[in-house]
Amino acid sequence: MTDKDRPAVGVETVGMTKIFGSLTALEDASIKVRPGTLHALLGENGAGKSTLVKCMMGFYQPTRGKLLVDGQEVVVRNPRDAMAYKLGMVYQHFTLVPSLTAAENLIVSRPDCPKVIDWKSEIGALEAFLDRMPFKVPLRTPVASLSAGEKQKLEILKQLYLDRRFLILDEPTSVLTPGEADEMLGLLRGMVEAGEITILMISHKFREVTAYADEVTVLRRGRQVGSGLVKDLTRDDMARMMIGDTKIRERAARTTVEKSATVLDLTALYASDDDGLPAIEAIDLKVKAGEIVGIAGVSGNGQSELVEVLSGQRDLDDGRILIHGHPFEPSRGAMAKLKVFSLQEEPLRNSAVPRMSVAENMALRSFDQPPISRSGWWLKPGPMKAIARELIARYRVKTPSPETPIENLSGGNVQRAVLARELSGDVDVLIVANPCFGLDFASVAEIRSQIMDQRNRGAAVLLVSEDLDEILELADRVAVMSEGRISYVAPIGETDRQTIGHAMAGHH
Ligand SMILES: Nc1ncnc2c1ncn2[C@@H]1O[C@H](COP(=O)(O)OP(=O)(O)OP(=O)(O)O)[C@@H](O)[C@H]1O
Repeated sequence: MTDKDRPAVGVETVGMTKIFGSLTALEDASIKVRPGTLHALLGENGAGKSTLVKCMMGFYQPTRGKLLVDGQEVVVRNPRDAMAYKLGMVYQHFTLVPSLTAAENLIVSRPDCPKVIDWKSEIGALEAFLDRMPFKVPLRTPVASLSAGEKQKLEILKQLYLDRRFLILDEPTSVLTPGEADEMLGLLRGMVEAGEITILMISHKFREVTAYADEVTVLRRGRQVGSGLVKDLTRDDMARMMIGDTKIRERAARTTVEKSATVLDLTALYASDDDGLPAIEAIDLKVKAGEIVGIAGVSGNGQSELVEVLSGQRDLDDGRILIHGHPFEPSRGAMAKLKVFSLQEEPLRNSAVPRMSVAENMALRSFDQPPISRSGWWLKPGPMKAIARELIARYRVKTPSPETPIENLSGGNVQRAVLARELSGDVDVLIVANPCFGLDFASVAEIRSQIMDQRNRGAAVLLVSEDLDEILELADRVAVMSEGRISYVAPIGETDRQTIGHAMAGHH
């Protein structure tokens, strides 16, 4: 095969710069992603990774700089232009239509999709296409019934079906189990080596970068601080490039908490999902003061519904929640009174008001209390901003100012801003779901330490996490959820990864 037969596309930026108002999100980035390579893009939260790839894809117009595709300078005004150059992007969130089957999703995604579809010939062509692909997904199943891993594969297949030959993957393994992640990256690596595609992968996982990427570019505060062959760099080299001289917080040690009382007591909880089907059934669980109970499980086994019930965002069909022995009906007032704090997944959607400022979002729990409230709902901007400034500094939230709309922050910084709000109070009960999703390694260390600090101070913590390592690091006890029920509970010292994995797969 000559290079001409290899359809992988190469992309280069020269002096790419993007300025938002007073903030330079990306400054003079010149990166070269050679055709037929897997290139990793590393950087702390807010370093400018999304800004760079959005400039490549035509979502943003760069303030300065050039884009070259296969060595030719091009102007990409919008994502449609990017597609014409065979550039495609797979996002962290799914973009598929849940009620359509995988086949229907693929066919309707085609820009030349006819108004009247000849399904028979289309499906035939699709099957022929899938035969050439390394991964398979069931074609006739509605996307809503596919697992997270299958959906992720389908997102990538969609790009390949649309003949994109330069794929940008934004943290492609964040919803996958370690086994699925290795399988997917291995298969993609095979296509890269065959010269069929080029991949630019945003990742926070050094292990994946070292195992699968050829080259790496590191951004810090909008600047390109290093590039090179992965084989010439150690993890420490990459970590140092990412964070410069920032100190990483030491892992918080678990202190022994004196024999303590039950704080959160759940008895026979039942709740339904959005379609009225049973989502959680007969959940019994107690969490003591100074204890972290980790809820492990494959996503979609009732964990999010449980968190919603405990945060007052989903009705309980039956059961009883007690806090310090008192019945608890989650509402704003009851949560404030009993010092219950919660952090849900996708904080921009579930725990923040996107168009409101960072300061207003940080005040959301306390806007009706002094010193922020004067009388009634009238907010005092002075104290609100002062509190926000303090939290921004303490939690290292990267934002141009407290007045910036929170939706303009990078994903990891939204997460930090909401965590700052929820962790800064006097906490008795803390309910957190996947708190480190999408965070860079320094922030992961920071957030985990803060959760451990709350436990050491005597909070009862319910930690829902799809990351088993997180549970093994933080939890005192683990409970596995499978099909809406708690199928297994054990003190962390009396169990292991395999046993928990077995229970997650429903074998208990
Ligand atoms: N539309 C926008 N308006 C104003 N500022 C923005 C906008 N988009 C991004 N920024 C700012 O640009 C900087 C870089 O953000 P970017 O999203 O590129 O970071 P990132 O490296 O992708 O981070 P993460 O790992 O958290 O996703 C951040 O300070 C962010 O607040």
